[in-house]
Amino acid sequence: MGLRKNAPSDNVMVPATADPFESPKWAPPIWHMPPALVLVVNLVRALVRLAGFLARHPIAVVIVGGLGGLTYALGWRLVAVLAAFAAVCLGCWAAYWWDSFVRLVGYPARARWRHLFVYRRHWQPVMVMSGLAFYRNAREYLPVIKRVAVTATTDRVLVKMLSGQAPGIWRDHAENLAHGFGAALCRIRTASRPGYLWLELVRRDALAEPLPALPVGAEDDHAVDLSSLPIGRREDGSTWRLRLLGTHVLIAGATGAGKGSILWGLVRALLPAVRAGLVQVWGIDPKRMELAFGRDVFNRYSDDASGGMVELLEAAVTEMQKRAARFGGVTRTFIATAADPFIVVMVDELAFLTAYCPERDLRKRADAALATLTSQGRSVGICVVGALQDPRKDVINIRNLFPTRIALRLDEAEQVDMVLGDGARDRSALADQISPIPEVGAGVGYIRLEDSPDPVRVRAAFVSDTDIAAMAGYLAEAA
Ligand SMILES: Nc1ncnc2c1ncn2[C@@H]1O[C@H](COP(=O)(O)OP(=O)(O)OP(=O)(O)O)[C@@H](O)[C@H]1O
Repeated sequence: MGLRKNAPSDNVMVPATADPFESPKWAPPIWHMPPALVLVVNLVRALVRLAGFLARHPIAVVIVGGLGGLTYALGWRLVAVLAAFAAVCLGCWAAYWWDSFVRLVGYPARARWRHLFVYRRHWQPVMVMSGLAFYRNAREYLPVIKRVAVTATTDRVLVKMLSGQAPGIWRDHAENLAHGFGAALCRIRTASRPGYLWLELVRRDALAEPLPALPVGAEDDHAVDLSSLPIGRREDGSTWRLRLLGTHVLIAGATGAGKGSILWGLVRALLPAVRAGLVQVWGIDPKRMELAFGRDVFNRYSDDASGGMVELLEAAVTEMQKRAARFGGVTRTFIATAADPFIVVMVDELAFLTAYCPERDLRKRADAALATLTSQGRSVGICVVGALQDPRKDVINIRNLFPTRIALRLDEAEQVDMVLGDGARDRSALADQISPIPEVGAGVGYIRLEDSPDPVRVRAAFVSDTDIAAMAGYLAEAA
């Protein structure tokens, strides 16, 4: 067939089968190109691709070009000496400033490597098999990898979705993506720009091993920062810090989930300030098991079910009202002093006071005191930290008065959203799937940070009985 025999839109009949009853098939005409023209077109294409590649990788081009130019100008021996010198410099950097070396050289190099040899290499088949690619008119449309960043345990891949896609459809295929890219887990995180998302691919669980208790006062004795108390580790390897100033904390977890390690972790982080008289910790332990062991650490303590615990809560309310009367109209920002220390009211099992306590009158008083403290205590330096086994509404109805909530291992999937807020479980807060084996799952949980709707996985450091005894000794030294 000649080159101009058909117009591009013309279809020609294709004799497909020998069946005389089958309807004729129509297909575009086949154009036979002169081989020279095919060669020229392919050559131009290759040159355009090469120019694009060079423009996209300026650093590699400068390094390879520079080395080539130097070898040509100075001879290979001198260039080998220069390369060896550069290698020694990098070695010294790694030996003396390992953290900055890893951050500035190790992670970027690893990110580049994984971008090329894991994500770009497997991208097309994984997208197609997980149903995230799109076909139209025999053309394949794929989402685009924009950036890859790595940490010690996690890869983050910034993706430009296909037009019209939303993160929800990616969440439905998160398991396919994890298997496709050889990760233990894949989470979908929202990006700051519409049309983009982050894939968070966890290669290795940074929280698989229990963490020993953090050292007391490691961060300068006199500078306990009440808005950032170190109590464990986040999944990305950074320190998990919890704010107490200006908030109240609810810790929900089934029995044996490790609520105690968060309560004691907070006391431990506060210890230097307690010793300096700037913070007081009041303990309430209805079960007489958790806080009772280290009762000497608390400035005030009660486990008296016949009214003592409620009286302690009411004492906190009275203190709160006195402070409100003094501070009102004078200051809006609380600063802890020896005269007005920051008070942390720690309750091991909130539901005992609000639901399980057999005496109705005590239950009502406890409910009222907790509601008053959680709704008005923040601005006058009173903070309630409460642990809870069962977060259902009928057990505790003041859940929403706790701005900071932590979900440790929970019994049922529905409880996750009750603790962390609507949609948390859909955003990968799988607190109901945390292992009940203490070495693997105790102290592991999910939190929501102030700056992101996506829950973060964390593990509290384990404060052992010996650590608690040492904490009591630390305070006794000062007395
Ligand atoms: N952060 C942790 N890391 C490792 N193991 C832990 C951690 N916290 C607790 N454990 C282990 O898990 C066990 C149960 O912990 P803990 O008693 O604190 O749970 P809990 O949530 O307070 O349970 P309960 O509601 O029954 O009092 C502990 O005996 C300890 O061995």
